Amino acid sequence: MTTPAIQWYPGHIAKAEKALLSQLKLVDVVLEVRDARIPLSTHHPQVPHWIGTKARVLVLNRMDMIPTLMRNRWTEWFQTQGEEALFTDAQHGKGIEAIAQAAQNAGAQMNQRRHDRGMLPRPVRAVVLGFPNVGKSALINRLLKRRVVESARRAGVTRQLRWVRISDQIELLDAPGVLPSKLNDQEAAFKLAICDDIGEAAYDNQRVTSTLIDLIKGLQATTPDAISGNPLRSRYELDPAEFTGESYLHALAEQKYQNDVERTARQILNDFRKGILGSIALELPPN
Ligand SMILES: Nc1nc2c(ncn2[C@@H]2O[C@H](COP(=O)(O)OP(=O)(O)OP(=O)(O)O)[C@@H](O)[C@H]2O)c(=O)[nH]1
Repeated sequence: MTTPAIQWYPGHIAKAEKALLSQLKLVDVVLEVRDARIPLSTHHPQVPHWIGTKARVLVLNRMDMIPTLMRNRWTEWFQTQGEEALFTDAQHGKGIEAIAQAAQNAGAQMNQRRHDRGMLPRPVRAVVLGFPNVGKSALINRLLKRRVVESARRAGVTRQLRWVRISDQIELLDAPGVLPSKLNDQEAAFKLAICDDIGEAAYDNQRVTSTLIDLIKGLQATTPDAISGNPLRSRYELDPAEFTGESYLHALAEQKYQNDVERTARQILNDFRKGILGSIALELPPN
């Protein structure tokens, strides 16, 4: 039997789920953050169940990392699913006002229900939720308009719980809810690893990078709108057309990185994650 390419540390998932459920108990509204490069892989199938009847605002963060055309395609696709996807760039503070407004609208509905039951209004309580490293802390900081939450390059950084006021009408838990891994989906796991949204997992950089190269090649062949030009050729002066992901990695290592395949794999992954390969929508809306 071959070992899976991506494995999580035992105990971590149960712990993450428990912490998440205790946070969800406290709130009226959930701001669910996904990575705009991989909106399906950063969806957890249990989220609707965990959220139950609470209001939800769907946020696709890192909008700066995909082409504008793809943003429009995702917006349309989510509409066909009866959902409104709000795009943000939490790093540069774009799209934030619409998120606060959506949370506030959810709060207005909650207070209408309270009013109908003869209760006094109160601020809506919200939490930001998502996979590691999708930009939850950056979004919280933008909503607060100041820097109270550590926003780190490293995946899986955790903090303690505190309520903070965004406005008279909204209170936010300053610690985001972190989604546990979805164990049975290796294809999504590869994409999460490529995007560094995977938290405390062990994975094989070379297989992950080979998958990234294959995905980029696939997009170039079928959906050029999802990608800017030929990013691998532009960056490394080696065209991937004649290679598989794996053989490209080896050929590039030989040409440029003293045959160090691991270093080559890390270099490509880092370049992708920093946006040096340009904007790339790794996932497309289903037909
Ligand atoms: N380009 C870009 N970078 C972003 C965006 N949002 C966050 N980042 C960067 O992504 C990295 C991770 O962001 P965080 O806000 O720490 O992510 P998180 O989801 O809180 O991460 P964990 O604490 O690991 O769960 C940081 O370096 C941010 O500056 C965005 O919209 N665009």
